[in-house]
This record gives sequence, C-alpha cells and structure tokens, in this order.
Amino acid sequence: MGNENTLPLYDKIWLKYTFSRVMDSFTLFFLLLLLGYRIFYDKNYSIPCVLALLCESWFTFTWILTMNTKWSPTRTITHLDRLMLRVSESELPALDLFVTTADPVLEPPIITVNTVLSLLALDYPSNKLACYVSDDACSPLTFYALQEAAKFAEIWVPFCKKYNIQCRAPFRYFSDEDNVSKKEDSPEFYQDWLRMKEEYGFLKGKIENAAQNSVPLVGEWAIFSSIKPTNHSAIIKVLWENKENLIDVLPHLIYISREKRPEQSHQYKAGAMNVLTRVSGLMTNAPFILNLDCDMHVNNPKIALHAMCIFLDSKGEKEVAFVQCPQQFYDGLRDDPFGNQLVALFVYMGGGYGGLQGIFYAGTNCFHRRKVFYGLCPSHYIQNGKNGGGVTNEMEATFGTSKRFIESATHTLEGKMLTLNDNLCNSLEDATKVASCGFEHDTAWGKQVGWLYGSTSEDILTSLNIHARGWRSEMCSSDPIAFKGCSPQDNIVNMIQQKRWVSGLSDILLSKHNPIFGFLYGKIQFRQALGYVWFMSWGVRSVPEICYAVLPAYCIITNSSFMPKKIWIHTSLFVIYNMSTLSESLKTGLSIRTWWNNQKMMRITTMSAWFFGFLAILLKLLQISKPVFEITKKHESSSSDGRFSFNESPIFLPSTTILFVQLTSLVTSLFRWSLRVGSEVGYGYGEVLCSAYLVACYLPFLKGLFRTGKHGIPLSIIFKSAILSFLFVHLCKLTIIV
Ligand SMILES: O=c1ccn([C@@H]2O[C@H](COP(=O)(O)OP(=O)(O)O[C@H]3O[C@H](CO)[C@@H](O)[C@H](O)[C@H]3O)[C@@H](O)[C@H]2O)c(=O)[nH]1
Ligand SMILES: [Mn+2]
Repeated sequence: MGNENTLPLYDKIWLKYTFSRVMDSFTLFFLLLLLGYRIFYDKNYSIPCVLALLCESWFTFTWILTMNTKWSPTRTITHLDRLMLRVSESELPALDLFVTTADPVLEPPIITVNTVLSLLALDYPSNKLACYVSDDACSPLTFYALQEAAKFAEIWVPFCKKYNIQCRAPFRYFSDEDNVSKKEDSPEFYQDWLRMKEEYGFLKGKIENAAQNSVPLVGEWAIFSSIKPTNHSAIIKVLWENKENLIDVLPHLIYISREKRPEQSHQYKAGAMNVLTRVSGLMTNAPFILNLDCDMHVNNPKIALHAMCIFLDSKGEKEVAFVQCPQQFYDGLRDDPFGNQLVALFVYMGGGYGGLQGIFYAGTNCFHRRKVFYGLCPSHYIQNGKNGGGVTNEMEATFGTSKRFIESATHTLEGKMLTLNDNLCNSLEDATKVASCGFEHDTAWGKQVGWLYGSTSEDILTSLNIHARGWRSEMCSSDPIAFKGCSPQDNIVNMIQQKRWVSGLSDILLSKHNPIFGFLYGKIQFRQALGYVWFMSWGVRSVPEICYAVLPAYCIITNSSFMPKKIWIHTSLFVIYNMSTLSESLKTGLSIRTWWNNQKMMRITTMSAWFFGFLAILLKLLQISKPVFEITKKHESSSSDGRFSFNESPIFLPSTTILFVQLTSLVTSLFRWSLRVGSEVGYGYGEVLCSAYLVACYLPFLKGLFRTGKHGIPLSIIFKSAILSFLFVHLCKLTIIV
C-alpha cells in the first residue's frame, strides 16, 4: 500500500462496454459492406442510387466519428477522504462562483435566486467563496430579488448545514415531500423545517409581488431608474460582504450589470463571463472558478471538494484545466417525449471523451482554473520578478489598461496568492472600469484570453482553445449528481436551443478554429479533434438526412429504387443499429419508450432545428444575417403534458413537408398495389417500409394536423408545406420524363 500522502486524489477507471463495441463494429461493418456493394457490384448510377451512395458515405463517416469518441470510455472517481487528510480546511484554495442571467421574464429571478442560495450553502469554508451574479438585463427586479435572497440566506444556509440537507435550492427542496419525513424522529428539525418553508414562502411572495407591481425605483434602486437595459453604464453592488473573513457566515455576494451601449457588440454570454472574470480578479481573485447558468442549482453540496480532488492531485495539478460535471435536469417528463434529457448521451459519449483528452466544456456546471483563462499553457510558467516596462506593455496589450487588474493577473499567472483587499468596496471604482464596454477594445479578451467570442456556442469555442493549448479536462460524476437544471419545457424551446447550438457549432467548424487545425497547428490530440468534429458536424448532417428521408418517397412516386437488390444489408444495418441504441438506453436505466422518443426526436430535430442552425451559418457566411443568442424560457416546475406544440415558425416547414411527402408516397403505393400493377413495380418493400418508418417518427406532426390551438399545426404551415410537397411530386414526375 502506498503512503497516504502519495495516493492519488482521483482515479480514472477504464470501462469495458464490450457489447456496445461489438455492436458498433457490426454497424460499421454493414455500412462498409453497403458502400462496397454499391460501388463494386451494383454499379447502378441512377439518380436515387447515386444520392443514396453519397448520403450513406456521410453516415459512415459520422459513424466512424461516433465510434472514435465512444471507443475508450472512462469514469473518474474522486477520493474525498484522502483530500480531507491531506489538505486542512484553511488550506483549501479560494473559489469564485459565477452566475449569469440575462432576462427577468424568460429567466424568472426566483430561479436565479435559488441557484445563488444553493451556491452560498456549498460545503466549503465560506471565507474562501465569493458569488458574483452577472445580470445582462440590468433588472431592478433581479437586484431586489438577490438582496432579499441574501437576507433569507442568513437562516437558510445554517439550516442546510445543521441538518446536512442535500438539495440546497429551496424550490426543489420544498417540492419534495420526502424531505420532511424526519419529522417524527426530530421535532426540532420539524420546527425549523416549518419555519424555513414559511420564510421561503415570504421571500417568494415578495419577489412575485415586486414583479407584478414593479420595484419602486427610489433609494438603493434609484440607480436603475433612468436606464435602458441596452444602454447604461456598469452597475456593481456588493450585496453582502464577509468582512471578518469568518468561515461560518455567508460568502460574499456581488451584483454586476456590465456597461452596455447599442453601438457596441456585447458578445452575449461570453462577454458577461469575461466581465465576471475581471471584476472577480479585482475583488477576490480566487485561483478557481465555478460557473453556473442561472437555471442550474447545486444538488451535491460537496461538489466543490470533489472538484478540488482533481485540481489538487499531483497529476491533475499540472494537466487539468477544467472539471466539467454532467448536465442533468429536474422534473423531466415521463419517457422524455422531447428527447432533451441527454442522459444516455452524457454516459456514452461524455464518458468516451474521458479516454481521450477530456470532456468538452459545456458552458455550465464547470470548475475552471483561472490562469487558463489568462492564456497559460500547461508547461508554461511565468518567471518571477520580470516586471520590466516591456512586460507591463505586453500585459496591457493583452489584458487592458487597468493597473490593479494587471497586478492581479500577474499574481495569478505566477501562481501566487494575492493579498486581498480588506474591503471589497475599495475595488468598486476599478471594477466599474473593467466592466465598461470599451475596456476590451484592442486587447486579447475574447480572442486569446477569457471566454472566446464569435460563436453562439461560446462554450465549445472556449473549450477547443483550451484543449488546443495542451490542457486536459475531466468529467466529475459524483453521487448524488452535482447539479440539476431546467431543461426546455416543450418542443418549441427545445428547437430554439438546438438551433442555437448547431449554428454555433457549424460556425466553429467552418472557421479557423476548426478542431482539425487545432490538431495540425495546436496541441489537440487527433482522436479528440475527431471527437469535436463529431458534434460540430451535426449541422452538415441535416442535409444528407433530409435527402435520405425524401429518397424512399421519390422512388415510390417515380416507380424506381434506391436500395440494392440485396435488401438484407439495409435490414441488418437497421436491426443492429436499433438493437444497440436500445440496449444502451436500457443499461442506463431508461425505458423502451424513452429510447423510441429519443430516436424519433433525433430524426425530427436533425431535419428541422439542425438544418435551420446550419442555414443560419450559411447566411452568415454570405453576410446576409448574423446569428443571435436566443435565450430559452425557464420554469420552476414542469408545465407541459408532453404533447407537441406548434407555431407559425418556418422551422416546422421541413418536417410537415416530409410528412406530407411520405403520406403521398404511401397512398401512391397503395393505389398501385390495389390496381395490381405489381408486376411493373420498380421499388420494393424496402422503400415502403422506410416511408412508413418516417411517418412513425413524425407521428407528433400527424397528430398535430388534427389538433387545434397551440397543439395543432397552424394552417399557414400546412398550406405552405402542401405547396412544397406538390412541387416535390411535380419534380419527381419531371425527372421520369427526362
Ligand atoms: O446575452 C446573454 C445571453 C445569455 N446569457 C446567459 O447564458 C446562459 C445560457 O442561456 P440558456 O438560454 O439557458 O441556454 P442553454 O441552451 O440552456 O445553454 C447551453 O448552451 C449555451 C451555449 O449555446 C451555453 O452558454 C450554456 O452554458 C449551456 O448550458 C443563461 O444563464 C443566460 O442568462 C447571458 O448571460 N447573456
Ligand atoms: Mn439553460
């Protein structure tokens, strides 16, 4: 047995998903067989066959990327007990907590408040924590809500710590009746519980009341009275300060609304994160940062300690830039009708990255090493005592002209602790300066340092840049799960989110930040680069998917075929692929229905949201329009019944059209059949089954045709799709004549 002090603080276990590997290899085998058969034996160069060959080649390429990512999965296990033996409480490093919010309507302040409360109650010495909330809406309501939250936190945090409560976001805690089951064993607990519930009710009431009657903009709120959310100077307020530096009171809480001017691009969330980095650099400058979106709360109060196991481990210390925790959601609907819970995805794909250079940064639920954001590489150490004028100029060109910030950044880069300001308010003037929108002008912020600009998936862009400098990352899947958040409530919000992701990802793929360049000119490992390409090519994938989806209909209508005579190749492929995805779902503990919903949503999302995300980037390349960061609507609890909703957005056009086209083709084939022209039929069961499969996938749309209200497809969409389908059928006829 090793010495207690040399044992690693975390271990990486290599998982053996042999069954998955075998099934995946079979799938690849049949894909290659199919391509080979088409090219060397079938040699059919009709339009549908050539198109099918092209699509199948792309699917094979995607499949190779998928297998590459999944092939060597790992799980990271942290040893809290060893950390506690090695590092005393007073030696734990400081941790700055960042929360972003941007719209008090789409992101109700009560949700942000819960996120903040759960952070303030972390099991970590509170004099090492500071919580910074960035409010991009500059909303007096959010400000007021946080102020009230700070008061409530004074009783909430001690309550959580006294009874070792697991979920420290009150709205979730009180929604779970099991949490009060201790009442028989401990009357004292029950009394406290009742009081907390009542006090939380008051807090919620106050915030709701303020939302309805709007906050009177006098006194402390006067500063909000004359501002427009898109045109105002920076507002930074210390809502609570742990002045005596005690370990058992509340951590600092700071409100930040950065300066905004209509003529200056604010770079969405990435811009907000960089302001948070600078302001916190001036105030507390912790060597580590945890960043959460306002819709995610802490579910495991010990998670910061788990992350420290990785950061402080002798190996992790040199290599690991960030520790990403999985994204999981509360109140998921039964059987995941919108396929947005991403459970199997994080297990199989997420685990797979662990065996490569590490999981990508997913924008939230992530612990960072601050110096990484200042541009440092793992092997690079800034030498002490290099304070000549040249270095200062270089630092100014990189970090901007704030003397105090450069001082703090230099400390971070040198790995030294900064003797902190005894009073946070002393930094307010400098903080306002670094939160101004002109501050980044002609600096490296957003280009080489901080969160990078230029993509609506700023997380992935930043992640790529970190891996390209040779850093590794780790996924920390603690039990209980580290954080829980709010997932899109219906298919419309889900589409908005997926479209934004895919436009951001396609943007990166088609830019100089492409992961393949990162491999050629940077330090991304080859397989990691392919792992990035796997999800960055989601947008591109929508084109062959749509093409492949209309092929069976085309063939039935034109009485031709896109499948080779050896139909068993396609059949085996279909069966094996579905068996393997099904078994993965079942092994992750999901139901058969969940699996089917995910399959179906995969088809629908790819051909609508991903396609539109991809189009958005083509429009950007043609300089016609620029993609924006559309914020998704957040809810405290689920309000959807799982039925699809529709509106007049063109995003529903491709799906409705594909459904119409399949229906037309099925009717056509039925006619031919009943007219007994079977002897001349050019297509086989394959094409008909493909069409039927697609109709099954698009069942929610079929139902939408017969529903009214928000669950029905609007007439305008039906009308436009009917025209498109008609044009398609007409086109099919034309190709026959040609
Ligand atoms: O101008 C903006 C726009 C957004 N946000 C914040 O960004 C976060 C993410 O927005 P959300 O609407 O919740 O998007 P999601 O799709 O749920 O977010 C995922 O995808 C984003 C990239 O598209 C990442 O930034 C997120 O971390 C990741 O969770 C929220 O806290 C927002 O308040 C800002 O601070 N400023
Ligand atoms: Mn979100």
